[in-house]
Amino acid sequence: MKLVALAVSLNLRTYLRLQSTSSGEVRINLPNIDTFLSWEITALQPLLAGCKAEQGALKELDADLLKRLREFTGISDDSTDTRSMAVLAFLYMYLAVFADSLASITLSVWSELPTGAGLGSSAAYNVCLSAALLSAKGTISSPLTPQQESARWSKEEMELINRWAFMGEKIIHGNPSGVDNAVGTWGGFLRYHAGNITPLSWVPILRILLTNTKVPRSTKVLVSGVKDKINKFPSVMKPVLESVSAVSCTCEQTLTEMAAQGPSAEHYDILEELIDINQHHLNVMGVGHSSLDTLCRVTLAKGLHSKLTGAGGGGCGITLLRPETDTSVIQSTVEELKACGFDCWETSIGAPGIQQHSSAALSHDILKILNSY
Ligand SMILES: Nc1ncnc2c1ncn2[C@@H]1O[C@H](COP(=O)(O)OP(=O)(O)OP(=O)(O)O)[C@@H](O)[C@H]1O
Ligand SMILES: C[C@@](O)(CCO)CC(=O)[O-]
Ligand SMILES: [Mg+2]
Repeated sequence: MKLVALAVSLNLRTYLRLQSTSSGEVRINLPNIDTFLSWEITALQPLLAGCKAEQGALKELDADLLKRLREFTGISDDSTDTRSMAVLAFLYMYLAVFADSLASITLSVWSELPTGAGLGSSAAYNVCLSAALLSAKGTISSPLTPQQESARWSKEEMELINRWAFMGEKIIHGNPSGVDNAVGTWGGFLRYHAGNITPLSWVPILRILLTNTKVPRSTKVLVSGVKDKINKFPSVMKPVLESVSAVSCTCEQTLTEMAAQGPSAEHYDILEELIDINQHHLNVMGVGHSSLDTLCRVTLAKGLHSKLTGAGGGGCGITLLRPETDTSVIQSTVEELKACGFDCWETSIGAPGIQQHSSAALSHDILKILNSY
Protein backbone atom coordinates (compact mmCIF):
# COMPACT_ATOMS: atom_id res chain seq x y z
CA MET A 1 0.00 0.00 0.00
CA LYS A 2 1.53 3.34 -1.05
CA LEU A 3 0.01 6.03 1.11
CA VAL A 4 0.41 9.79 0.95
CA ALA A 5 0.61 12.05 3.99
CA LEU A 6 1.19 15.79 4.37
CA ALA A 7 3.11 17.31 7.25
CA VAL A 8 3.78 20.94 8.11
CA SER A 9 6.03 22.81 10.51
CA LEU A 10 4.77 25.04 13.30
CA ASN A 11 6.43 28.25 14.37
CA LEU A 12 7.31 26.93 17.84
CA ARG A 13 11.01 26.20 18.33
CA THR A 14 13.33 23.98 20.36
CA TYR A 15 16.70 25.43 21.41
CA LEU A 16 19.85 23.53 22.31
CA ARG A 17 23.13 24.79 23.71
CA LEU A 18 26.22 22.55 23.70
CA GLN A 19 29.33 23.39 25.71
CA SER A 20 32.64 21.55 25.72
CA THR A 21 33.84 20.99 29.27
CA SER A 22 36.80 19.39 31.02
CA SER A 23 34.76 17.69 33.73
CA GLY A 24 35.21 14.16 32.41
CA GLU A 25 31.43 13.99 32.38
CA VAL A 26 28.61 14.22 29.92
CA ARG A 27 25.76 16.27 31.28
CA ILE A 28 22.25 16.97 30.04
CA ASN A 29 19.87 19.66 31.27
CA LEU A 30 16.25 19.26 30.18
CA PRO A 31 14.31 21.93 32.09
CA ASN A 32 11.01 21.24 30.24
CA ILE A 33 10.89 17.80 31.83
CA ASP A 34 12.76 18.67 35.02
CA THR A 35 15.65 16.36 34.17
CA PHE A 36 19.25 17.22 35.03
CA LEU A 37 21.67 14.31 34.81
CA SER A 38 25.34 13.57 34.31
CA TRP A 39 27.44 10.48 33.72
CA GLU A 40 31.17 9.85 34.11
CA ILE A 41 32.66 9.18 30.71
CA THR A 42 34.62 6.29 32.23
CA ALA A 43 31.32 4.70 33.28
CA LEU A 44 29.87 5.02 29.78
CA GLN A 45 32.96 3.74 27.94
CA PRO A 46 32.30 0.00 28.58
CA LEU A 47 28.92 0.33 26.82
CA LEU A 48 30.81 0.78 23.59
CA ALA A 49 32.63 -2.56 23.85
CA GLY A 50 32.12 -4.35 20.54
CA CYS A 51 30.07 -1.43 19.26
CA LYS A 52 30.00 -1.09 15.49
CA ALA A 53 32.08 2.01 14.85
CA GLU A 54 30.58 2.20 11.39
CA GLN A 55 26.96 3.30 11.61
CA GLY A 56 26.50 2.31 7.98
CA ALA A 57 23.55 3.73 6.12
CA LEU A 58 21.96 4.67 9.47
CA LYS A 59 18.79 2.79 8.65
CA GLU A 60 18.61 0.62 11.75
CA LEU A 61 19.37 1.17 15.39
CA ASP A 62 22.39 -0.64 16.82
CA ALA A 63 20.28 -3.12 18.81
CA ASP A 64 23.23 -4.31 20.95
CA LEU A 65 24.16 -0.80 21.99
CA LEU A 66 20.55 0.01 22.80
CA LYS A 67 20.21 -3.17 24.86
CA ARG A 68 23.36 -2.39 26.87
CA LEU A 69 22.14 1.15 27.34
CA ARG A 70 18.77 -0.08 28.63
CA GLU A 71 20.54 -2.35 31.11
CA PHE A 72 22.87 0.47 32.19
CA THR A 73 20.04 2.97 32.74
CA GLY A 74 17.50 0.43 34.00
CA ILE A 75 14.98 1.59 31.37
CA SER A 76 12.81 -1.34 30.30
CA ASP A 77 11.71 -2.12 26.74
CA ASP A 78 8.11 -1.14 27.40
CA SER A 79 8.84 2.12 29.21
CA THR A 80 7.22 5.22 27.74
CA ASP A 81 8.21 7.47 30.62
CA THR A 82 9.03 10.99 29.39
CA ARG A 83 12.39 11.33 31.13
CA SER A 84 13.50 7.81 30.34
CA MET A 85 12.80 8.24 26.64
CA ALA A 86 14.62 11.59 26.47
CA VAL A 87 17.65 10.16 28.29
CA LEU A 88 17.77 7.01 26.21
CA ALA A 89 17.59 8.92 22.90
CA PHE A 90 20.28 11.31 24.08
CA LEU A 91 22.72 8.70 25.42
CA TYR A 92 22.25 6.52 22.36
CA MET A 93 23.01 9.37 19.95
CA TYR A 94 25.88 10.64 22.07
CA LEU A 95 27.55 7.21 22.31
CA ALA A 96 26.99 6.36 18.65
CA VAL A 97 28.25 9.71 17.34
CA PHE A 98 31.26 9.91 19.67
CA ALA A 99 31.96 6.15 19.62
CA ASP A 100 35.69 6.47 18.90
CA SER A 101 36.36 9.07 21.61
CA LEU A 102 33.78 10.18 24.18
CA ALA A 103 33.89 13.95 24.68
CA SER A 104 33.21 15.85 27.85
CA ILE A 105 30.19 18.04 27.05
CA THR A 106 27.12 19.69 28.55
CA LEU A 107 23.88 20.05 26.64
CA SER A 108 20.88 22.15 27.59
CA VAL A 109 17.62 21.87 25.67
CA TRP A 110 14.60 24.11 26.01
CA SER A 111 11.48 23.96 23.87
CA GLU A 112 8.51 26.20 23.22
CA LEU A 113 6.60 23.08 22.17
CA PRO A 114 4.55 21.23 24.75
CA THR A 115 6.18 17.86 25.39
CA GLY A 116 4.35 14.77 24.21
CA ALA A 117 1.25 16.63 23.05
CA GLY A 118 1.20 15.59 19.38
CA LEU A 119 3.23 18.50 18.01
CA GLY A 120 6.36 16.54 17.18
CA SER A 121 8.31 17.67 20.25
CA SER A 122 10.31 14.44 20.16
CA ALA A 123 11.38 15.14 16.59
CA ALA A 124 12.39 18.72 17.38
CA TYR A 125 14.39 17.40 20.34
CA ASN A 126 16.05 14.70 18.26
CA VAL A 127 16.86 17.03 15.36
CA CYS A 128 18.54 19.47 17.77
CA LEU A 129 20.50 16.67 19.46
CA SER A 130 21.57 15.27 16.12
CA ALA A 131 22.74 18.60 14.67
CA ALA A 132 24.57 19.63 17.85
CA LEU A 133 26.31 16.30 18.42
CA LEU A 134 27.35 15.90 14.78
CA SER A 135 28.70 19.47 14.69
CA ALA A 136 30.56 19.06 17.98
CA LYS A 137 32.08 15.84 16.72
CA GLY A 138 33.09 17.56 13.46
CA THR A 139 31.13 15.12 11.29
CA ILE A 140 29.31 18.14 9.89
CA SER A 141 30.35 21.79 9.86
CA SER A 142 29.32 24.64 12.14
CA PRO A 143 27.89 26.87 9.40
CA LEU A 144 27.55 30.07 11.45
CA THR A 145 30.15 32.74 10.60
CA PRO A 146 30.94 35.54 13.08
CA GLN A 147 28.93 38.07 11.04
CA GLN A 148 25.77 35.98 10.98
CA GLU A 149 22.89 35.66 13.42
CA SER A 150 21.56 32.41 11.95
CA ALA A 151 22.81 29.91 9.41
CA ARG A 152 21.67 26.65 7.85
CA TRP A 153 23.66 23.53 7.15
CA SER A 154 24.15 22.26 3.58
CA LYS A 155 21.62 19.89 2.01
CA GLU A 156 23.96 16.90 2.50
CA GLU A 157 24.57 17.84 6.13
CA MET A 158 20.84 18.25 6.73
CA GLU A 159 20.27 14.80 5.28
CA LEU A 160 22.70 13.39 7.84
CA ILE A 161 21.11 15.40 10.67
CA ASN A 162 17.75 14.01 9.59
CA ARG A 163 18.99 10.40 9.51
CA TRP A 164 20.46 10.60 13.02
CA ALA A 165 17.35 12.33 14.35
CA PHE A 166 15.35 9.43 12.93
CA MET A 167 17.35 7.05 15.15
CA GLY A 168 16.28 9.10 18.18
CA GLU A 169 12.68 8.99 16.93
CA LYS A 170 12.91 5.21 16.64
CA ILE A 171 13.89 5.02 20.29
CA ILE A 172 11.10 7.34 21.44
CA HIS A 173 8.31 6.26 19.05
CA GLY A 174 8.88 2.62 18.30
CA ASN A 175 8.05 2.67 14.62
CA PRO A 176 8.06 6.24 13.31
CA SER A 177 7.53 7.20 9.67
CA GLY A 178 10.32 9.77 9.71
CA VAL A 179 7.92 12.57 8.79
CA ASP A 180 8.29 14.48 12.06
CA ASN A 181 12.09 14.57 12.01
CA ALA A 182 11.99 15.60 8.33
CA VAL A 183 9.70 18.52 9.20
CA GLY A 184 12.02 19.52 12.05
CA THR A 185 15.03 19.34 9.76
CA TRP A 186 13.69 20.97 6.59
CA GLY A 187 10.77 23.05 7.90
CA GLY A 188 7.89 24.14 5.64
CA PHE A 189 5.39 21.67 4.14
CA LEU A 190 6.33 18.09 3.25
CA ARG A 191 4.68 15.34 1.27
CA TYR A 192 5.33 11.77 2.40
CA HIS A 193 4.87 8.99 -0.15
CA ALA A 194 6.24 5.44 -0.07
CA GLY A 195 9.04 6.41 2.28
CA ASN A 196 10.02 9.45 0.19
CA ILE A 197 9.73 12.91 1.68
CA THR A 198 9.43 15.86 -0.71
CA PRO A 199 9.27 19.48 0.41
CA LEU A 200 6.41 21.53 -1.09
CA SER A 201 7.44 25.11 -1.66
CA TRP A 202 4.29 26.59 -3.11
CA VAL A 203 1.66 26.27 -0.44
CA PRO A 204 -0.15 29.23 1.15
CA ILE A 205 0.36 30.24 4.76
CA LEU A 206 -2.62 29.15 6.83
CA ARG A 207 -3.74 30.73 10.07
CA ILE A 208 -4.74 28.24 12.74
CA LEU A 209 -5.74 27.95 16.35
CA LEU A 210 -3.62 25.47 18.20
CA THR A 211 -5.28 23.77 21.15
CA ASN A 212 -3.56 21.61 23.74
CA THR A 213 -6.15 19.45 25.49
CA LYS A 214 -3.38 18.62 28.01
CA VAL A 215 -4.51 15.00 27.97
CA PRO A 216 -1.21 13.04 28.11
CA ARG A 217 -0.55 10.35 25.54
CA SER A 218 2.31 8.42 24.04
CA THR A 219 2.81 8.35 20.29
CA LYS A 220 4.48 4.96 20.64
CA VAL A 221 1.42 3.41 22.30
CA LEU A 222 -1.03 5.04 19.87
CA VAL A 223 0.90 4.05 16.75
CA SER A 224 1.17 0.46 17.91
CA GLY A 225 -2.58 0.48 18.65
CA VAL A 226 -3.29 1.51 15.05
CA LYS A 227 -0.97 -1.22 13.82
CA ASP A 228 -2.80 -3.82 15.93
CA LYS A 229 -6.12 -2.70 14.50
CA ILE A 230 -4.79 -2.99 10.94
CA ASN A 231 -3.51 -6.50 11.67
CA LYS A 232 -6.76 -7.50 13.31
CA PHE A 233 -9.11 -6.10 10.64
CA PRO A 234 -7.02 -5.69 7.49
CA SER A 235 -9.99 -5.64 5.13
CA VAL A 236 -11.73 -3.02 7.25
CA MET A 237 -8.72 -0.78 7.89
CA LYS A 238 -7.05 -0.83 4.47
CA PRO A 239 -9.79 1.21 2.78
CA VAL A 240 -9.69 3.65 5.69
CA LEU A 241 -5.98 4.21 5.20
CA GLU A 242 -6.49 4.59 1.46
CA SER A 243 -9.18 7.16 2.12
CA VAL A 244 -6.83 9.05 4.46
CA SER A 245 -4.28 9.04 1.68
CA ALA A 246 -6.87 10.39 -0.75
CA VAL A 247 -7.60 13.22 1.70
CA SER A 248 -3.89 14.10 1.63
CA CYS A 249 -3.84 14.13 -2.17
CA THR A 250 -7.00 16.24 -2.44
CA CYS A 251 -5.61 18.59 0.19
CA GLU A 252 -2.33 18.95 -1.66
CA GLN A 253 -4.22 19.68 -4.88
CA THR A 254 -6.27 22.35 -3.12
CA LEU A 255 -3.20 23.94 -1.54
CA THR A 256 -1.48 24.02 -4.94
CA GLU A 257 -4.49 25.74 -6.46
CA MET A 258 -4.63 28.21 -3.58
CA ALA A 259 -1.00 29.13 -4.16
CA ALA A 260 -1.41 29.39 -7.94
CA GLN A 261 -4.75 31.22 -8.15
CA GLY A 262 -4.89 32.92 -4.79
CA PRO A 263 -7.09 31.48 -2.03
CA SER A 264 -10.86 31.62 -2.48
CA ALA A 265 -13.79 30.88 -0.16
CA GLU A 266 -14.36 27.61 -2.08
CA HIS A 267 -10.82 26.49 -1.29
CA TYR A 268 -11.40 27.06 2.40
CA ASP A 269 -14.72 25.18 2.16
CA ILE A 270 -12.86 22.18 0.73
CA LEU A 271 -10.14 22.31 3.39
CA GLU A 272 -12.79 22.46 6.13
CA GLU A 273 -14.61 19.46 4.74
CA LEU A 274 -11.35 17.51 4.43
CA ILE A 275 -10.51 18.35 8.04
CA ASP A 276 -13.87 16.93 9.18
CA ILE A 277 -13.49 13.79 7.07
CA ASN A 278 -9.96 13.22 8.34
CA GLN A 279 -11.00 13.66 11.96
CA HIS A 280 -13.62 10.92 11.44
CA HIS A 281 -10.97 8.68 9.90
CA LEU A 282 -8.75 9.18 12.91
CA ASN A 283 -11.59 8.24 15.23
CA VAL A 284 -12.12 5.04 13.23
CA MET A 285 -8.41 4.31 13.61
CA GLY A 286 -8.82 4.49 17.38
CA VAL A 287 -6.73 7.61 18.04
CA GLY A 288 -9.58 9.94 18.98
CA HIS A 289 -10.33 11.13 22.50
CA SER A 290 -13.31 12.74 24.22
CA SER A 291 -11.23 15.90 24.76
CA LEU A 292 -10.70 16.12 20.99
CA ASP A 293 -14.44 15.58 20.43
CA THR A 294 -15.00 18.55 22.73
CA LEU A 295 -12.57 20.65 20.69
CA CYS A 296 -14.40 19.77 17.46
CA ARG A 297 -17.82 20.44 18.98
CA VAL A 298 -16.91 23.80 20.55
CA THR A 299 -15.23 25.10 17.39
CA LEU A 300 -17.94 23.81 15.04
CA ALA A 301 -20.53 25.76 17.05
CA LYS A 302 -18.55 28.84 15.93
CA GLY A 303 -18.41 27.63 12.35
CA LEU A 304 -14.79 26.47 12.64
CA HIS A 305 -13.36 23.05 11.77
CA SER A 306 -10.80 21.09 13.82
CA LYS A 307 -8.82 17.89 13.77
CA LEU A 308 -6.26 16.25 16.01
CA THR A 309 -2.56 16.52 15.23
CA GLY A 310 0.24 14.02 15.77
CA ALA A 311 -0.81 10.61 16.98
CA GLY A 312 -3.97 11.76 18.76
CA GLY A 313 -5.33 10.15 21.92
CA GLY A 314 -5.52 13.61 23.52
CA GLY A 315 -2.66 16.04 23.01
CA CYS A 316 -3.20 18.81 20.49
CA GLY A 317 -5.61 19.72 17.76
CA ILE A 318 -5.67 22.41 15.09
CA THR A 319 -8.54 24.62 13.98
CA LEU A 320 -8.43 26.25 10.56
CA LEU A 321 -9.07 29.99 10.56
CA ARG A 322 -10.42 31.56 7.38
CA PRO A 323 -9.07 34.94 6.27
CA GLU A 324 -12.47 36.48 6.99
CA THR A 325 -12.86 34.82 10.41
CA ASP A 326 -13.65 37.70 12.74
CA THR A 327 -11.32 38.51 15.64
CA SER A 328 -14.32 38.45 17.99
CA VAL A 329 -15.15 34.88 16.88
CA ILE A 330 -11.55 33.82 17.44
CA GLN A 331 -11.50 35.44 20.87
CA SER A 332 -14.74 33.88 22.04
CA THR A 333 -13.64 30.46 20.71
CA VAL A 334 -10.32 30.72 22.56
CA GLU A 335 -12.14 31.69 25.74
CA GLU A 336 -14.55 28.80 25.48
CA LEU A 337 -11.71 26.33 24.85
CA LYS A 338 -9.80 27.69 27.83
CA ALA A 339 -12.92 27.21 29.92
CA CYS A 340 -12.75 23.51 28.93
CA GLY A 341 -9.33 23.42 30.61
CA PHE A 342 -7.38 23.60 27.34
CA ASP A 343 -4.46 25.83 26.34
CA CYS A 344 -5.17 27.66 23.13
CA TRP A 345 -3.30 30.16 20.98
CA GLU A 346 -3.34 31.57 17.47
CA THR A 347 -0.41 30.79 15.22
CA SER A 348 0.40 29.92 11.63
CA ILE A 349 1.99 26.98 9.88
CA GLY A 350 5.17 26.88 7.81
CA ALA A 351 8.48 27.82 9.50
CA PRO A 352 12.20 27.17 8.86
CA GLY A 353 13.80 23.92 9.98
CA ILE A 354 17.06 23.41 11.90
CA GLN A 355 19.38 26.42 12.14
CA GLN A 356 22.50 27.41 14.02
CA HIS A 357 22.14 30.71 15.87
CA SER A 358 24.47 33.21 17.50
CA SER A 359 23.42 34.31 20.97
CA ALA A 360 22.52 37.71 19.44
CA ALA A 361 19.73 36.01 17.49
CA LEU A 362 18.05 34.62 20.59
CA SER A 363 15.64 36.35 22.91
CA HIS A 364 16.71 37.30 26.39
CA ASP A 365 14.36 34.72 27.91
CA ILE A 366 15.71 31.82 25.86
CA LEU A 367 19.32 32.83 26.59
CA LYS A 368 18.57 33.07 30.27
CA ILE A 369 17.25 29.52 30.33
CA LEU A 370 20.06 28.03 28.23
CA ASN A 371 22.77 29.88 30.15
CA SER A 372 21.56 29.00 33.61
CA TYR A 373 23.22 25.59 33.73
N1 LIG B 1 11.89 19.72 25.37
C1 LIG B 1 12.13 18.42 25.60
N2 LIG B 1 13.07 18.06 26.49
C2 LIG B 1 13.31 16.76 26.71
N3 LIG B 1 12.69 15.74 26.11
C3 LIG B 1 11.74 16.03 25.22
C4 LIG B 1 11.42 17.38 24.92
N4 LIG B 1 10.45 17.37 24.01
C5 LIG B 1 10.18 16.06 23.75
N5 LIG B 1 10.95 15.25 24.48
C6 LIG B 1 10.94 13.77 24.46
O1 LIG B 1 9.98 13.36 23.50
C7 LIG B 1 8.95 12.58 24.13
C8 LIG B 1 7.60 12.89 23.50
O2 LIG B 1 7.52 12.18 22.32
P1 LIG B 1 6.16 11.77 21.63
O3 LIG B 1 6.54 11.33 20.28
O4 LIG B 1 5.38 10.85 22.50
O5 LIG B 1 5.33 13.13 21.58
P2 LIG B 1 5.44 14.34 20.57
O6 LIG B 1 6.66 14.18 19.73
O7 LIG B 1 5.34 15.61 21.34
O8 LIG B 1 4.12 14.16 19.74
P3 LIG B 1 3.89 13.42 18.30
O9 LIG B 1 5.04 12.52 18.05
O10 LIG B 1 2.60 12.70 18.45
O11 LIG B 1 3.79 14.55 17.33
C9 LIG B 1 9.00 12.95 25.59
O12 LIG B 1 8.53 11.88 26.38
C10 LIG B 1 10.49 13.21 25.79
O13 LIG B 1 11.15 11.99 26.02
C1 LIG C 1 1.47 9.92 14.23
C2 LIG C 1 2.77 10.14 13.52
O1 LIG C 1 2.50 10.83 12.30
C3 LIG C 1 3.74 10.96 14.33
C4 LIG C 1 3.14 12.21 14.80
O2 LIG C 1 4.07 13.01 15.44
C5 LIG C 1 3.34 8.80 13.24
C6 LIG C 1 4.56 8.86 12.36
O3 LIG C 1 4.62 9.66 11.42
O4 LIG C 1 5.43 8.05 12.62
MG1 LIG D 1 7.02 12.50 18.58
